[in-house]
Amino acid sequence: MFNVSNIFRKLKNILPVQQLKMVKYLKQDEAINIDQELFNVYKFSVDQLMELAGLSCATAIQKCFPPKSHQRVLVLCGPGNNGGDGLVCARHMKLFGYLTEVYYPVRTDKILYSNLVHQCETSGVPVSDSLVDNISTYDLIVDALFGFSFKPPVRAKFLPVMNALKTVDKPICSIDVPSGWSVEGVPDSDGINPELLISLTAPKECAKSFKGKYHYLGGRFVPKELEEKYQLELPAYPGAECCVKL
Ligand SMILES: NC(=O)C1=CN([C@@H]2O[C@H](COP(=O)(O)OP(=O)(O)OC[C@H]3O[C@@H](n4cnc5c(N)ncnc54)[C@H](O)[C@@H]3O)[C@@H](O)[C@H]2O)[C@@H](O)CC1
Ligand SMILES: [K+]
Repeated sequence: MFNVSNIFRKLKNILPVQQLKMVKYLKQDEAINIDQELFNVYKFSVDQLMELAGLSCATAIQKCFPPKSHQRVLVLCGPGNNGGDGLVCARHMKLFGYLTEVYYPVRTDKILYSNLVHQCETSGVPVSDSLVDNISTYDLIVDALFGFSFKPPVRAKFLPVMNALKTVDKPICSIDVPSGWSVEGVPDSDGINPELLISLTAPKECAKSFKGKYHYLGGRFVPKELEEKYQLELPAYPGAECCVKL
């Protein structure tokens, strides 16, 4: 019987995997279910996955926008785990040599988050709940506002930063989902336009509309059994790399 997955599996045996980038794009509920399985079935902790996700984002950014002297980076962190990835990414970017600052306007009481903020601040990454400068004064913006749990429209609290993102003339690197885009479907015509998108675990459906220069996959923590259950068809990560260009 005609079955795309079977054909793909057979081709994988003939061609180098790098030539077959037919990765699956996830709907919102699939992304949420995979997330839950990683925690409940595979017993990963949020801290573990967030550290790997944030490191893979910092690594992809380093590949696309290598640090230059005095290069200022602003990491915009939202209220959920996408924002947590941003806090981790900011700390690794500082270690990679960027002058990194964090905007984190809505904080949670969870110890995981207060530790991530503490780690940033004690690593020389200032964390502020207000926008200290016009975001155009930074050289690079990392968008970690909303990920796969975002439900449009954007709430009032985040409208000023979203409007600033829409008009900024510096490159935007979006973590997992370009913030403000619906996770499934086509983005609004006035949505943000990141130059780099780092999809985590697997790209979400909205990534089909991504027109920026670089699309990377990060979050190299998916067990083979889980990959096969959801037919993710992930590309091979080269060697020990934590991200791969799509
Ligand atoms: N298994 C995975 O796939 C992993 C996912 N991680 C990250 O976790 C993210 C998902 O995290 P969460 O489920 O916490 O959700 P998000 O971080 O996507 O967003 C949820 C937060 O945004 C708020 N929010 C939702 N819609 C809003 C709107 N319209 N206006 C304003 N605020 C809104 C919610 O109240 C909630 O506080 C992923 O996108 C990814 O970045 C990683 O941390 C680790 C592993
Ligand atoms: K984002």
